[in-house]
Amino acid sequence: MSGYEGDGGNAGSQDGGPRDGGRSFDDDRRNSSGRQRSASRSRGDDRSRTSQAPSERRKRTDPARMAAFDVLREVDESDAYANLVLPPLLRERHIRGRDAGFATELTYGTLRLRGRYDAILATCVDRPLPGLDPALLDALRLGAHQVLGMRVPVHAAVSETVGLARNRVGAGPAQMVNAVLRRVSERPLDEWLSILEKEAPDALTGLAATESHPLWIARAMREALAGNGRDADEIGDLLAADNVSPRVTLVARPGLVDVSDEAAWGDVDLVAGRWASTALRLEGSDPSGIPAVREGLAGVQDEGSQLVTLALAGAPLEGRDERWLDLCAGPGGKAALLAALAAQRGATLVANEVAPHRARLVEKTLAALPDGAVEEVRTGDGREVGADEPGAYDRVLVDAPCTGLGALRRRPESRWRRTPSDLGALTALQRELLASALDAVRPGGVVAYVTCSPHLAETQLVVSDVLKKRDDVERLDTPAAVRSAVRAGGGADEIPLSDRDDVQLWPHVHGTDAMHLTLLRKMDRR
Ligand SMILES: C[S@@+](CC[C@H](N)C(=O)[O-])C[C@H]1O[C@@H](n2cnc3c(N)ncnc32)[C@H](O)[C@@H]1O
Repeated sequence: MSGYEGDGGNAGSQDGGPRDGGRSFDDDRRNSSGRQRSASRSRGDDRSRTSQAPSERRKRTDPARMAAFDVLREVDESDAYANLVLPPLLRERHIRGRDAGFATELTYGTLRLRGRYDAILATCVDRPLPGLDPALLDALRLGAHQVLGMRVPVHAAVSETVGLARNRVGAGPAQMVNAVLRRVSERPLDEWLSILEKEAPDALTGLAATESHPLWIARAMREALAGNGRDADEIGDLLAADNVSPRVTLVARPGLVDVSDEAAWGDVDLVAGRWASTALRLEGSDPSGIPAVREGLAGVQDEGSQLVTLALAGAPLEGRDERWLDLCAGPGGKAALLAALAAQRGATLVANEVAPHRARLVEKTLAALPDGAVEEVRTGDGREVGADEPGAYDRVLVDAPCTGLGALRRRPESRWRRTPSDLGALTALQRELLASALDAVRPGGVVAYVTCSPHLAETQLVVSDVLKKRDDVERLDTPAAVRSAVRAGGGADEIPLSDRDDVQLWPHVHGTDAMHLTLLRKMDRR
C-alpha cells in the first residue's frame, strides 16, 4: 500500500537533502559538534556532571542519537514506519527544538541513504555487511550519515556513535564502529561517490548505489521515464529528487476555507502552490497548529494528488453529474477534495474503502464537509461495486493501492521494503478495481485511474490490459484536463506534459509525487 499524505505521513519533517551535505546543527543547545548540551550545562551549571564518576559519564549518550538509533531498530525489527514511530518517541523523551530536528534528520537521512552508506561501508568492513549484527550495522549507518551527510565534525560523530554502540550494542562492536567510521571519514562524500560510480559494473548500478535506491527500482524508474516520452537520462535527477524531503503542501478545500482568510491560517507563512489552485506551500514544517488544518477545512496533501483530483472533477461531462464515487478512499485526502468540489456543484460523494480502520480515517477526514456533500462512507471491496451498482455513478476515482514508488521521498524506509514480487498481486488488484469502476460509471461518465507510482506495470499496462477486454471505453485527453486544472496565472501551457493521452507527474520535473492519471469515458451508445 502506498504512502499517503494525511496518513500520518512524514510531511511534517524536513530532513535536508543528501548531496548538499545537509545542515550543520550548531546552536546554543546543540553545539558545533552536533552534541546536545545538557540543560544544566547550558545554564553554566556543571555540578551534575562533576558529581558523577567518570565511568558513569562515559555511559551517557546523546538522547537525539539514541532516539534515531531506537527508531532504526524498530523499523528493522517490527517493520515500523519511521514517520509514525519517531514523533511520539521524541515527545515521550522530551526531545524538542533543534534536538528534535537533529534526531529527525539523522533518522530519515540514514534510512533514505542507507543504500549509499552500505555501499561505502562495504569497502570499509572486512566481511559482508549482511553478516553483521543488524544493530551494529544501524550504528555504522548512523555514524556514516553524520560524517558524510550532516557536517557533524568527525571527532564528534565518531565518539558519539562509538558511545551509542557501546551503550546499545556492546563494547566489542563499539571498537569496530570506531575503526570503521575512521575509515569512512578518510574521504569526503564526493570522493566516495566517485569511487562507487567507478567500481560499479554499469552506470545504472552506480547511480542506484550513489543515489541510494535498490537497482530494480532504479531500472523501473528509468523504464517509466522512457515509457512516458521523457529522456531516460533524467534518471539521476529523479533518484536524487527522491532523496529530498518534500516541502509541506496544504490543500485549501474549496468552499470550506478561503486562501485569503487570515484567521483560518494563523501565524504561518504560506505561498501559493505551483500548479493547483487549491495548493499552498508551508514555509516551515509543522502544520498541526494551523486552525484550518485542525478543523479539517484544509489538510496536508501533495500538489500532484490535488491536481489529479481537480482534473477528474473538471473533466468534461455531458448530462447528469450528481453522484461521484471514490472507490479506494482511505485515508480520505482525495475524497475530501472531491467532496468539497462536488458540494459546490450540488453533487454528492460515496467514499468506499476496504479496510475498516482506514474507512474510519475517511470519516474523520470528511467530518468538516457540509451536510449533503457526502452520501456515505462505506467499508467494502471496491471490486464488487461495479457488479452491485452498475452505471450508478457519474464520476469515479480509482486511486489504486500501489507500490508507492512515486512517493519514496515521503517514506524514507519504503524503498528497502518493496520488492518486485509485490507487483504481481498489486497489478491484478488494480485491474480488477479499474474494471469495477468502469462498470460502476454510467454511459458517458468519467473514470480516473490514479496511482502514486510511475511503474509501467501499474500504470500504462493496467489500463491497456483492462481496455483490451472492453469495447465500451474511450481514452480522454488527460493532459488537457490537467492543464484546465492548473490555477489561473499558474501557466497552464507551461506545465510540462508528454505527448500522450495520459499524464505522469514527476518529483524532479513538477515538484510533486510521481502521480499517474488516466482519464477514461464509458461510451454512451444510446
Ligand atoms: C492509494 S490508497 C488511497 C488513498 C486515498 N485516495 C487518499 O487520497 O487518501 C489505496 C487505498 O485502497 C484501499 N484498498 C485496497 N484494496 C481495496 C479494495 N479491494 N477495495 C477498496 N479499497 C481497497 C487501501 O486500503 C488504501 O486505503
